[in-house]
Amino acid sequence: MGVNINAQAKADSEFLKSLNRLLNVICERIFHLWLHPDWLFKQLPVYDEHQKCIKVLHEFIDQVIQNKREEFQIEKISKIEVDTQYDLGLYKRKTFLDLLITFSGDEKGYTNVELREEMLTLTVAGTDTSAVAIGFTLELLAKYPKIQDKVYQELYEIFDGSERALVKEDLEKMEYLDRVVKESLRLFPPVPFIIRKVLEDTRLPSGNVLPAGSGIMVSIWGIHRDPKYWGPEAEHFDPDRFLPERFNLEHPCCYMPFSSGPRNCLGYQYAMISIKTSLSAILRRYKVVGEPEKGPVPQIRVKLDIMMKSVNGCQVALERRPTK
Ligand code: HEM
Repeated sequence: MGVNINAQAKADSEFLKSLNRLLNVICERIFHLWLHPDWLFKQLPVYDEHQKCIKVLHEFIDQVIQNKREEFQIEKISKIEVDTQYDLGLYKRKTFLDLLITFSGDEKGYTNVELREEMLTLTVAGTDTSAVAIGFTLELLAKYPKIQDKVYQELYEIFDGSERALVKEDLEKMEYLDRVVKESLRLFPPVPFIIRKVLEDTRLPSGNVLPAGSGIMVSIWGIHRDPKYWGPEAEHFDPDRFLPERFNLEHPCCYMPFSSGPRNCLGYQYAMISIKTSLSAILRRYKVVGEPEKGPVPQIRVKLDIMMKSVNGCQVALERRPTK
């Protein structure tokens, strides 16, 4: 949105606290059936908290949208149309909110409520997910130093041990890091389940019928660790299972950290780029240190908070590596 809430340094930001608490409440509601009916949920004290958090989020985003609309108005008055339409340099500096307003047709486009919904979806879908994936990957690399060495070797060759900035061509060369990230997303998918509504009666291979209108939960975690699809070593951390010659899925949905089908993750390519960019920035400069794992099955305790997170918060130590 183009607003800095300084979340790293200011963990007590009202927006951040409300967002986190709201996600907690939603997660509790998903897993406690008695909290599902609105009439019952609304009788409970947690409902007031839920509404308060929503109010904080809505007011914050509404204010940002309002400011942006005013900014646009001022810009319009001070600029002739041809400038804003064809100045490609300007587009590059635009935020996602700017683009949503402009490309949806400005005042005739998305309403403020529609813009708010888009911004909230993106905030929830696009921030913690990638951070959680980076955290799990670092924790895994601390547990498996030999795998980390191979990642470091690859990065060393790409950057020739220098401090030069990353360019997009470097990302394509990070083939081993790519496999490490994919394997990390398999064993520790930040979004461990998705929820769908059954549109028509559906008979499962077991013979059971899912009646139309019912809600179902698809466990990405469960599919990713099922020996039926991944073999007896399904729980092993083995990035090379993603080597083209070894990767042969029985069904495309056996691997779906970003979901699958028409409502899959909108940001999955961006997520892979940002995860690899962040990891390479850390791993080419620092050795990630932790307690090495005794066996091939990583023991990381997880908790569910809409997203799946590491109970210990992915705590690792960093040791500076020498650079040229
Ligand atoms: C490792 C990082 C990420 C993972 C594991 C992930 C995973 C997912 C999954 C599983 C869904 C489907 C949810 C469902 O069907 O209920 C989803 C949806 C979505 N994701 Fe991601 N995501 C990641 C990063 C991102 C990023 C960086 C963005 C934005 C830049 C993003 C934007 C979205 C959006 C907008 C949707 C909703 C799509 C729709 O409903 O049509 N995601 N994501």
